[in-house]
Amino acid sequence: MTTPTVLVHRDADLLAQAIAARLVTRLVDVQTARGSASLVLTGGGIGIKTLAALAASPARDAVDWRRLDIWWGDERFLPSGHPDRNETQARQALLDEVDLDPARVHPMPASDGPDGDNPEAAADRYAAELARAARPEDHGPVPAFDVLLLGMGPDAHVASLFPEMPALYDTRPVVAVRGAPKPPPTRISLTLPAIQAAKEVWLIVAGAEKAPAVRLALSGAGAVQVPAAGAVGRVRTLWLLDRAAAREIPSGLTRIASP
Ligand SMILES: O=C1O[C@H](COP(=O)(O)O)[C@@H](O)[C@H](O)[C@H]1O
Repeated sequence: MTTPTVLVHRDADLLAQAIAARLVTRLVDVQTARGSASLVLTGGGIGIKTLAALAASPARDAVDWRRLDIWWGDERFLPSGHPDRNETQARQALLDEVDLDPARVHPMPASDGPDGDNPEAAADRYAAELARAARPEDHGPVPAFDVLLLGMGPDAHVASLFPEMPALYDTRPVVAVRGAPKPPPTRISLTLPAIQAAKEVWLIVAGAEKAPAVRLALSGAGAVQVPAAGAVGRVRTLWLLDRAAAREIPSGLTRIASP
């Protein structure tokens, strides 16, 4: 388990730009060292804002997009192209703008996909895709993702892991979630063990309504009550916050990156 590092930027716009810059640097470093890199995307407000900031950044061309594997941490189980799908939003914000290798883009299945309206089968299908991509050195059923991005809801949910729900006890890498408190009710999500396989987990959070959940997650709460508390990377766990989201955490824990 890695100890989280907390960095605070002035507001959501600056936060998104700072995360985009950090992503460029990290992905270029990994590609230089190893040839290719992997990135797990999140949905949600700051997640999509970050992708838009990356699309608008002149530095984005430093990344070799064709040597990047793109995965998702969760998906709203809706038909392909639905505007509420995290995939649709990510494509509009960034993915349609850069020269990706389509074989390296791994969206979670849609409700009109090969398994039809069966989220359990769709989750199993995604788990199988992850297992095929895992290398022996990953020591598990999912790749050791280089960077895994996670937004967080005001209830401290990450991906589609909502407090007290059965998915939090599941040891499979991918699960179907039914009855989510945030619409749509049916979703697919990586579980905590899959998230914890990532080398770096970056929690990206903006907005005052999330401040209490940020405080709880950084105060030793349990992952069943506060799922974000269980989101830790193997090598690094970064909390990247705007000032509003950071306002309830003890000052000794944070570093002010942009005052
Ligand atoms: O529904 C979801 O919500 C969370 C958080 O979203 P936000 O808009 O409150 O930032 C997001 O991380 C997740 O991917 C998404 O499916």
